[in-house]
Amino acid sequence: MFDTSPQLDCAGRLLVLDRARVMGIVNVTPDSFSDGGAHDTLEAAVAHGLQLAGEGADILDIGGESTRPGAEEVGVEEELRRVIPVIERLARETALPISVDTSKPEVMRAAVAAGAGMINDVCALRRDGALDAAAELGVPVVLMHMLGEPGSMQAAPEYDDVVGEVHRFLTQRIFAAEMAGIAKKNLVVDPGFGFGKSSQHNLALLAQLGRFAELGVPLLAGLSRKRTIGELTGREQPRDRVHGSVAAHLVAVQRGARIVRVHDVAATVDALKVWQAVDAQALPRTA
Ligand SMILES: Nc1nc2ncc(COP(=O)(O)OP(=O)(O)O)nc2c(=O)[nH]1
Repeated sequence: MFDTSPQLDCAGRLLVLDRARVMGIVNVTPDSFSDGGAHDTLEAAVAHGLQLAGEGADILDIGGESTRPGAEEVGVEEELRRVIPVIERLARETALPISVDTSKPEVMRAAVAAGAGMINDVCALRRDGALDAAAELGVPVVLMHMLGEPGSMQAAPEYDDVVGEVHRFLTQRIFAAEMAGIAKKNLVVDPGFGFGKSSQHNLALLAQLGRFAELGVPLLAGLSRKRTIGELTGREQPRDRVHGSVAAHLVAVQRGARIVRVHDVAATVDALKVWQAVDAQALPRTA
């Protein structure tokens, strides 16, 4: 349990961070690395979102463009076509907060109008117009670190000090967001596992996740089914990386993450229930 309980007001739907929260992934894409094509129709995406809600997700993250290395770019109109109907339906059919996984300001605006209450931007509002859009929309924003662009980021990522460099980047993006008029209480940061990082870089970030607490905003971690998990476990297929992903997210929560972004909600919820039961025991009993 956490000593303070920051909460994110996602367009009236509160995400209370009194304990680690689970963000369920709904990729409405034909080419996402682990579930591409599985939920790329409106009905399939809505059904998947409802399933994740039933499994205990605290928030649903709707994405219309794969960010995997080498993924093809998706235009605004196509991304809108993919995600807006799904957001509208899920906003009606669940009481959960909904985030939109996009870097495009046009999609941010339309998604919030359709019922999304959070922006999850892997580009940390660096696209033209994104800072202003997020400031005007007034919903919480996830600022994630990415080295370069999806198309090139995994080529040969190099850092002198990956934790220090990611920390500096996120510090700069928090400053930029505040200068644009976004309240710090509406910001979440994310080191961007797999976005321009080798497995060694990812492991260093995970091991030193506690350093990001200095930024003074909640931390999100997203390692679900990613290549590093596959390399550590020998699991070639992303769908076979559930156990490794749960272990990685448990470590992330132990080291300060307050939101974990996952494909496998039920497994993660169960693991966090065990962690939280033990963590509750650790608090000094007040009289
Ligand atoms: N904040 C945040 N957002 C993210 N969005 C997409 C992916 C990539 O994973 P996935 O959505 O499973 O795959 P794809 O991008 O191929 O759809 N990872 C993150 C992440 O780590 N953090």
